[in-house]
Amino acid sequence: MSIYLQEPQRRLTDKVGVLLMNLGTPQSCDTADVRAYLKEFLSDQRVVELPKALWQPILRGAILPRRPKASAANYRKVWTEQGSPLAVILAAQTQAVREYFQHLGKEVIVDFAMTYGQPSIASQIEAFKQQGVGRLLVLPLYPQYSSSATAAALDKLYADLQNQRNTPSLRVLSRYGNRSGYISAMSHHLRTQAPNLQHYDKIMFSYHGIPQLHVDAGDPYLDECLETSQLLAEHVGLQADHYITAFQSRFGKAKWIGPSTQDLLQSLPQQGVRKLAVFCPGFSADCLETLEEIAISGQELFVAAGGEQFDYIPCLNTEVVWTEALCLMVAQELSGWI
Ligand SMILES: C=CC1=C(C)c2cc3[nH]c(cc4nc(cc5[nH]c(cc1n2)c(C)c5CCC(=O)O)C(CCC(=O)O)=C4C)c(C)c3C=C
Ligand SMILES: [Fe+2]
Ligand SMILES: [Fe+2]
Repeated sequence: MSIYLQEPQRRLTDKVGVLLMNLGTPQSCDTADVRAYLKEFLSDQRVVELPKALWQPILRGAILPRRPKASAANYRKVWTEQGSPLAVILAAQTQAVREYFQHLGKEVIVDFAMTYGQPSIASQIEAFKQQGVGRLLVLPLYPQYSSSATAAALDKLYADLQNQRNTPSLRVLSRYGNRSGYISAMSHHLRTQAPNLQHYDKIMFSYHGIPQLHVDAGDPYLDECLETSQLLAEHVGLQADHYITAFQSRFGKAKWIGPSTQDLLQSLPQQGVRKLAVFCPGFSADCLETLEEIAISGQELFVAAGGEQFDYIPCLNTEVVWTEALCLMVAQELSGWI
């Protein structure tokens, strides 16, 4: 019997694999599937940093009986015929990178995985190994590094490899929020989506929030978000008082980093901000958090508070400026391998 996973004897070659990753999403917008997803996601100590003995009774007793129903109703508002936006967009981004290497005539195997749910990292690593991939580049598609999203994805990867006897060479890109290709792609996208940014009273850059405790314990996420905002603002010619960085999706009772997107959407109209554009530079793909929380509920909050014009600018998704920048970034990370 082996301590490590039993596997056939396989030769891993110089063949290169690229694994794009994102958070994961429910299998369907039925409450039971949303519950299974939330249970896996919220049980990860990278996400909720509490001792299991303290957190599991709260999760099982207070959160899982109620939140899945409400979340499922929100998912239904954004679900597409092909499935959850996050999964559909990640699959399309993967296809764009695949085609780029095909056109270059390079043999690079490109696929995607989710930290939570399907397709799992473990199943994709196994698929790469079956094809003889001995050199693997992994990119969690979070522009800014955080323990709760980036390290959570990498934990899953490392845990899977720790279980194996025959492991590929590994490269990881753990952040790209200040790379010029990413900033230029966003800037081009903003100019196309909102040609006259000066028309708005403010431009809001809204990022997913995290607990303040994470930052106090050394998480670089907040700084990296502020840097992305500053670089993007400079690139599109926004003055410091014309844009605002905010943090959304607050969860639970602990203090989260701010200012809070939801609070601002309710207070800005009273401060004379009637025309607002919102963009989310921390999300590589539109998902529940952008399509429902910002574009639908966020707009409702802003208008109810007296706002007149609310323009949600979609994420980069499969915009050619972004997929090209992504391909170049991947190619750069594969330097010496291809
Ligand atoms: C419990 C605390 C949470 C932390 C910390 C957190 C960090 C974090 N999340 C993302 C990206 C995404 N989160 C998404 C959904 C989502 N996030 C939380 C909670 C925390 N996230 C919950 C409970 C949910 C589920 C939806 C809900 O019930 O409200 C998503 C969207 C998934 C989808 O299916 O569309 C993304 C993407 C980052 C980048 C991050 C840390 C920086
Ligand atoms: Fe989240
Ligand atoms: Fe949310």
